[in-house]
Amino acid sequence: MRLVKANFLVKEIRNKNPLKVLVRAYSDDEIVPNLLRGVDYVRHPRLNKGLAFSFEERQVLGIHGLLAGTVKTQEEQIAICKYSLNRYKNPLNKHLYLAELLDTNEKLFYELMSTDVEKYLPLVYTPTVGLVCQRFGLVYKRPRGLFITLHDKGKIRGILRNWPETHVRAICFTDGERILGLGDLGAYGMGIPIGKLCLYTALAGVPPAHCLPITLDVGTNNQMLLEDPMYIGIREKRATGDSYDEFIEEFMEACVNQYTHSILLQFEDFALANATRLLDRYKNCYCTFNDDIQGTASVVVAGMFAACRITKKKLKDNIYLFLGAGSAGVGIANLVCDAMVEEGISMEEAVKKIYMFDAGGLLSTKRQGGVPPHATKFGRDMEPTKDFGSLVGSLKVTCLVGASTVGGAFTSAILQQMGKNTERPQIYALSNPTVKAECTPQQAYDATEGRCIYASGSPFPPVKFGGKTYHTGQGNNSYVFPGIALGVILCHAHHVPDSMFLTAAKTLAKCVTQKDLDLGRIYPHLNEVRVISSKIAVSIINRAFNEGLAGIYPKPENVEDFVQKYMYNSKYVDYLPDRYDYPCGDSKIKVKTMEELMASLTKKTKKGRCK
Ligand SMILES: NC(=O)c1ccc[n+]([C@@H]2O[C@H](COP(=O)([O-])OP(=O)(O)OC[C@H]3O[C@@H](n4cnc5c(N)ncnc54)[C@H](O)[C@@H]3O)[C@@H](O)[C@H]2O)c1
Ligand SMILES: O=C(O)C[C@H](O)C(=O)O
Ligand SMILES: [Mg+2]
Repeated sequence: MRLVKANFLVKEIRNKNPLKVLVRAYSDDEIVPNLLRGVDYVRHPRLNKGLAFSFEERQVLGIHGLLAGTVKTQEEQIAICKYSLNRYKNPLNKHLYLAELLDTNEKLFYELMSTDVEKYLPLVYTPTVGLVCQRFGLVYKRPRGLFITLHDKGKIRGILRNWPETHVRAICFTDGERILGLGDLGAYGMGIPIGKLCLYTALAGVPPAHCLPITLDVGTNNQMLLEDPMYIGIREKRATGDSYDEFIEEFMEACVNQYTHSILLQFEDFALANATRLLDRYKNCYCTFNDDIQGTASVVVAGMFAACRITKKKLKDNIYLFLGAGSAGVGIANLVCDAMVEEGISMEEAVKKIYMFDAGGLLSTKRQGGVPPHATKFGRDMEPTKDFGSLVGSLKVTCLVGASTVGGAFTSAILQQMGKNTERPQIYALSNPTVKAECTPQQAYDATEGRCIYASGSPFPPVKFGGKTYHTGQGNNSYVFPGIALGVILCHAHHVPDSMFLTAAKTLAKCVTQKDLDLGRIYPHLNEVRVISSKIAVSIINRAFNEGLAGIYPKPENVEDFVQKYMYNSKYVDYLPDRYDYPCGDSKIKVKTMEELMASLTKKTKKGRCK
């Protein structure tokens, strides 16, 4: 086609508002604002394709000349991104590159992630996200979520309205008080809900427009931040008591009232006292869950199920000792008990197989100050002790779980004792980020003559032992929360009961192959996680229907299809669709290609119908 003629026709098309046609074509995803100019397609990260806009698209959208004269495929762009990323050595710089990419070209970012989840996940999530949070004042550039401060009390609904997306289906929110194992980072905690929701899309295909990260800025007790000139939060001590509770209550209500459809509310990285209390308060009246309590429990129990295939034992055949009896520790312990009860023992017997240890020592009913209320069930009628190491031997522990935030707490003496207690000791070093892990996989393998079954919260490089290389897995809630969220969102579940987390654990455990186990991991390869998430979502939807918790009716005939159809596709959309109706005068032209459209227009113009 000659350009002069094309230009004339393109002008003709534009006069007839082709953008409306294009927007309609794209708005199947329900994510495009209604009024767009051509340049918005370049500026809006959701629409931008960079040099991948075809020449025809450039003509029709009126962006010809705004881009260099080459058209690249998405694959070619990905190769450039990989090359650029490799040039950075520091993970924080790699993260900044990826954040920039997400801010300019959303599809390219997610497509890049999908090419190697194992490689890119640690850069947008744990452990790099810990570093990002610690430096958030420095890296903060543009809004990628909402900040709602204590001073916004009474106006929270109005702030939610300011979020530009109208189809929000899930909110992940933190008050920044327990960011990973790094403590109170106040408003700097924003990196966490952003990272978690990024995983909703990358690992489970929830469209980005459906995700809203929120930081509830209620102050911070971190003196360093209060004095940090770069700090971006309110410079006040944390709100507590009624003031805090009323704020949370207003927030929860505002979220449900703002959206006509159901909304999933994911609590993330709240400190212990608020985490358990708020979950108890809201879990039966909102569609909500706490990822650190319930998501973590699900992933760890999944690992324990998979480990049973190695040990040839059942969960009930183990003795469990926890270092850390906080949100994660007690959440896991509770779900392990539920799983043991399903194996046929009573809850009382199940609880007796679990020993917990926190900063105050063994959870003993006889210790000073007693057992914290959220863990009463696990208080033992034993003499108090602060000697964790000797308990490992005296209790003949077979499964050691670390969720303590204490890096290196599993010393080689403790690990060696685990090796003496049983042939295949299980060791979970769950604390994040990397420096907080209770032990590294190499330490665990070395101390147990390579016999241990190991998982960590943060990723570690492969372990070398006895001439072999092992790839230990990541016992991180990221294996489950995206899939659970996908299922909950899709079936509009009223609640997210604990039973759903056990369901997800079983589904995840089934995805572990013999090859995974032989490689030393009790979780599937991370690059499989998108498929796993869809399986988890299917199991969650089935469970929701079985328990009468689904908010849609009737149940989709084919749940797998139902899930697949919703999942986000990071391949570029062709803005000139295969066939569309182009309004022309009082009739419509049905065309398949740009050429056809132009030919039809010329014909109609000649007949004088298209002025
Ligand atoms: N791998 C995962 O998916 C995952 C999920 C959730 C939490 N985590 C990690 O687990 C850690 C704990 O998280 P949480 O939400 O349970 O925190 P939390 O604050 O609720 O609990 C921490 C627990 O550790 C105990 N503790 C602290 N210092 C101790 C010490 N010196 N000796 C013994 N116990 C000690 C505390 O008393 C408390 O019981 C964090 O590092 C977090 O990043 C990992
Ligand atoms: O964020 C993670 O990597 C897991 C977990 O939610 C945590 O708080 O450590
Ligand atoms: Mg967390």
